[in-house]
Amino acid sequence: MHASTDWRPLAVYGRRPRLRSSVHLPPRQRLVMLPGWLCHGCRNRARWHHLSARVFSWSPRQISRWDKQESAESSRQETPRVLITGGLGQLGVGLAQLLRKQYGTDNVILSDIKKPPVEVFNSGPFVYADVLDYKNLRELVVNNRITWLVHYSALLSAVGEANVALARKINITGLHNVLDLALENCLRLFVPSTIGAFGPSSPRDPAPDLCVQRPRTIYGVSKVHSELMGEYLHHKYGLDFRCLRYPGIVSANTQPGGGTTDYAVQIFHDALSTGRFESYLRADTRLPMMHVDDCHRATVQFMQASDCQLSLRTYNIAAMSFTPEEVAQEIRKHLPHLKVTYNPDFVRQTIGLHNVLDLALENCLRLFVPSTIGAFGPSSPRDPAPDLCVQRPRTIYGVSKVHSELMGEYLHHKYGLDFRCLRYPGIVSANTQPGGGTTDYAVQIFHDALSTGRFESYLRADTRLPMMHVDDCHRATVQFMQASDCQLSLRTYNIAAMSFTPEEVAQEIRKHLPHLKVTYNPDFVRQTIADSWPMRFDDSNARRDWGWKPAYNLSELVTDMLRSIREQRTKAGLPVS
Ligand SMILES: NC(=O)C1=CN([C@@H]2O[C@H](COP(=O)(O)OP(=O)(O)OC[C@H]3O[C@@H](n4cnc5c(N)ncnc54)[C@H](O)[C@@H]3O)[C@@H](O)[C@H]2O)C=CC1
Ligand SMILES: CC(=O)[C@H](N)C(=O)O
Repeated sequence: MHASTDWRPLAVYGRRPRLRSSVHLPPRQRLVMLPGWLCHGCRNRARWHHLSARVFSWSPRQISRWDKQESAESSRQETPRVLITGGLGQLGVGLAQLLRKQYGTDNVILSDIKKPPVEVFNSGPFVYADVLDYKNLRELVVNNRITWLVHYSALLSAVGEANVALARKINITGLHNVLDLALENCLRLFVPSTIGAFGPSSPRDPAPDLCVQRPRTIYGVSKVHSELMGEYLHHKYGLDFRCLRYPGIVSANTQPGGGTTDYAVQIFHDALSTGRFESYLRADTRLPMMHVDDCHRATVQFMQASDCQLSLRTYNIAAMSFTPEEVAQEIRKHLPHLKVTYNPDFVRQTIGLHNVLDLALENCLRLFVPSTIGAFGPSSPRDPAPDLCVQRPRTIYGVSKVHSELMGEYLHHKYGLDFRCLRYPGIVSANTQPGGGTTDYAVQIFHDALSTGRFESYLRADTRLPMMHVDDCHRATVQFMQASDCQLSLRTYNIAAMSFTPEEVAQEIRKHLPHLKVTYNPDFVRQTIADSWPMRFDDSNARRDWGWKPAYNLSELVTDMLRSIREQRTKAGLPVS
């Protein structure tokens, strides 16, 4: 983790935690905390944005947020008012305790859809809140003047695999609700992510903050979506989104909620009750783990950090990594008679491993979903962008396309869905008008060159982007759909043909129309998007696997575009420059 919040785990595998309870932070951390909450200077950029009431539904009710009055008011407010969703699971109650010790019992509200145990009910405010009920959530936030939202509700990995439809609802629809709420009400929003947000193509030892993330569980797919949506809304609207990727959490006081790492809690209970434990993971399955106190401490410390301390919005946090056999050995130092047997459960054992490739493919619908160069972002390699790399796009278009890729691949691996996806470059076509994208200039320039002889580019002269003739795009799609399953080593491929800048395409057009005049008047939004996209695609996998090869290069594309548009104009009786 390259966190600048100075995170250090206290509980280390094989050693006793130095602090049993992490409630009392060292003085230096307490000092960091207060300015963190007060530091609104870093959020100034957000004042420029006008946010809709329901961002994802684009409600017509436009409200201006992050205005001066709101900012000034929140900066006077020293004590956060916290709402925790899904608070009755393994983690919520302990986090509430820690926050209540720091900010006062009444300032931390636990919520869930379950009935709270009596001791939880008596220990501080508890309310019913279903994250699928947006109106009720909004009422809670407004009526209680909430300023921090900790979004814990989720179906965990093993339970999610057993009920994919419900996991999609709770983990994705529920997330969209809290994102909307956080935007509307200028909340600091914490959404935990997980080691489950990585997949078999991610580096495993260690997994860095930024890398390929193609998880193979609905839980992981929904968590990558949370990371990307939160980061997107942070960059676009200044949402104060914070996310930590938790390892498996080990706690004595609360039961885990159906995850893959739950064995690391159960083993202690079984060791002390029966002296026997049957592990559903293999003896050598090494996973990152953390003591629950460290998890709470990290969360609070991260929530208290000031904006300017954060170089990322999603951080890994780590403490230790162990296997079932290693933790059993450690327990045997105290309980020498512990007997452990191994009976790996296919679902839990395959999560994060390659074995799902062995699943039989069913012969259902062959589904094609195009993706785009927009599925990459500023942290992706740009020249060239490979098929598998970091993908943290800065547009909702890109975030939704990454989500399509991940959902399709997940359903392919889980149920054998014949999902196929190509990442198209900017498509250049003479016959149809583009629909409002960032690469549209590369079509418009031909129309303007032949009508007025002048073109004003909304991208800088040197903005290099991958592009393709529409015929190549159609041919690639058909060829890919016809490829047999055994030709495909991936389900999502880049396809490339050429890469050019506005100036280069203008030069090529001038070989036919020497008087073309091009001016450059970069549009901030589209230029920023283009600058975050790859300059070139690496499509070597598509070429190797199913024989992809483009027919058009830049000079052939220009010749064909000018010929087609000239013909169209002549047919329509329009002048040709
Ligand atoms: N416990 C762990 O090892 C790890 C947990 N996390 C994340 O931390 C968060 C909290 O984890 P846990 O407490 O372990 O989860 P848990 O599964 O124990 O608790 C989740 C809670 O969400 C509630 N819930 C379910 N549907 C709901 C709905 N429609 N509305 C409101 N609440 C609903 C459940 O009643 C449950 O109390 C989750 O987002 C999880 O993904 C991440 C990594 C590790
Ligand atoms: C690591 C997690 O996110 C959770 N404990 C699970 O195993 O699903």
